[in-house]
Amino acid sequence: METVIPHKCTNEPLILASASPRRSYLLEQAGLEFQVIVSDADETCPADASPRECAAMLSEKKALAVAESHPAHWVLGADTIVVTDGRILGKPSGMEEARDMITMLGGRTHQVLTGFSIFHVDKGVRHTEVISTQVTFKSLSPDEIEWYLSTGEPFDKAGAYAIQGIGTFLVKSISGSYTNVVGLPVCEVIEFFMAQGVIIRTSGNHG
Ligand SMILES: Cc1cn([C@H]2C[C@H](O)[C@@H](COP(=O)(O)OP(=O)(O)OP(=O)(O)O)O2)c(=O)[nH]c1=O
Repeated sequence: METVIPHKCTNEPLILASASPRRSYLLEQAGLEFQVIVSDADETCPADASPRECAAMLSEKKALAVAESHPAHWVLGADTIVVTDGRILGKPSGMEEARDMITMLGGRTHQVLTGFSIFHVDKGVRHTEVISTQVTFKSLSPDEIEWYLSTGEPFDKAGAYAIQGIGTFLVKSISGSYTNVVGLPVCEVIEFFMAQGVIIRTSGNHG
């Protein structure tokens, strides 16, 4: 019989500082127990910041906003952006911007950057990484773009698409972490928490 080894939190409390249901789902899938406290950090970047700096800065802001009031907790914050031709595409403000974004991405390769920050104020831990994934879209006809917009899916997603949803039809290939595109590079997050002894692996049979 196959034995699955899930991850388990030790007694160290963990907070996900994110309103993203995708990030919660990814952490739950990894078997982690955590609390969600949504960060009210402002999500703007200085105009001269590079895409990498921007993803790092925003993830830090989100984690810090919660970590300062929860100094005895591990706090995880993240920020996902899409980058094409050096331009940062965040979440579209409405239909027109979503249309522009999808049109810009059609038939080309872009980068998805997710910055994640893990803070523990009492332990003096402050860790930030930015992970990059390359995504190539198929060519898109105006009808396909209008149809995808009409699904309503693009509106709370960076770059105006969801690889894990209906938007899967847009994606010809990816190079790099899939979960990074969905909003959290699970492999790197788990690796960091394992190294800190925040999570352990237990053996047993799990569905
Ligand atoms: C590219 C892409 C992004 N996304 C999502 C992940 C993020 O939730 C969102 C990018 O916005 P973010 O600002 O990173 O996150 P958020 O506003 O949803 O949540 P919070 O700031 O509270 O942490 O886009 C997908 O779900 N699928 C995709 O394929």
